[in-house]
Amino acid sequence: MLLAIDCGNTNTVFSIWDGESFIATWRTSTEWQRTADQYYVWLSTLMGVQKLDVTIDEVIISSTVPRVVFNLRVLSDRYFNCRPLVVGKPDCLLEQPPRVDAGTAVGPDRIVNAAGAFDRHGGNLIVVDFGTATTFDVVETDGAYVGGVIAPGVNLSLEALHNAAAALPHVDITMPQRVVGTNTVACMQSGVFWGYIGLVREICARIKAERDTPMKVIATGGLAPLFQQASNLFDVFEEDLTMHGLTVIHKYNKENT
Ligand SMILES: Nc1ncnc2c1ncn2[C@@H]1O[C@H](COP(=O)(O)OP(=O)(O)O)[C@@H](O)[C@H]1O
Ligand SMILES: CC(C)(COP(=O)(O)O)[C@@H](O)C(=O)NCCC(=O)O
Ligand SMILES: [K+]
Repeated sequence: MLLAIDCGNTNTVFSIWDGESFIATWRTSTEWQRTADQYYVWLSTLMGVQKLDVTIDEVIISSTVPRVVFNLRVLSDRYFNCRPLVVGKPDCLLEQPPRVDAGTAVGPDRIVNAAGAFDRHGGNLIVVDFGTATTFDVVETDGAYVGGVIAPGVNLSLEALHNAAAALPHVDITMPQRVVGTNTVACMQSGVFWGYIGLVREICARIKAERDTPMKVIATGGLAPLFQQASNLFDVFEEDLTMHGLTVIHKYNKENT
């Protein structure tokens, strides 16, 4: 079975794909110091808890943090006896390589999102991923990633306020009932929440105008539904989009190598 690993700057998600569906998904914080042995103890414990008796013999990795890849490679080699496919490395084939400026190392998560979204929806897409950063990935008619937008993530924006201003507390994002806050926390939540609604709407509108063609907007990342409830920003929300993209790229490599 395939183990798909999506490593973001905040969290790393592991999913087991049986060829038809994901039979398990687990999340851990991203720490580059974590060793292969630590990953394996954690994974095998969770597999035991879920009474999953499966053999993993293939691994695919997307990582926005280059340093974690070494230990994930050791994990694959030592415990699953296989060489992992690592998105963005030359030996990982892509059906449509990104069309961007020479020398640009596109985030592997964005390449994977583009592949996953194209497989489900065809071309002319904007994929919005609410991660550590909020990324907008433009997917062409042929499925290629052709550029996009990188904005500070929702939690990063709140953390930046807290870190930079002595009197501003740590705050979690929620949808404020009113725009005008009458206490510090409500003011901060309003700034980030409604500011973000404006950010997403404006960027999507400008991308559509620049490309002069109708585009479907696909959202992923745990915070997307929070914004969708306030304003109809997206056509579709797909929590498993990045994982789906990993299975699409894995399948393409199996069929073409
Ligand atoms: N459902 C959710 N509700 C609230 N916060 C969330 C949810 N999902 C993710 N987050 C937060 O959003 C941020 C980005 O998380 P994540 O999507 O895992 O980022 P990355 O892929 O960059 O590691 C983190 O601070 C995380 O705690
Ligand atoms: C923009 C990102 C930091 C987003 O990462 P994430 O929020 O998923 O952790 C990542 O895709 C990245 O490091 N990109 C490299 C630059 C680029 O994509 O152009
Ligand atoms: K992400």
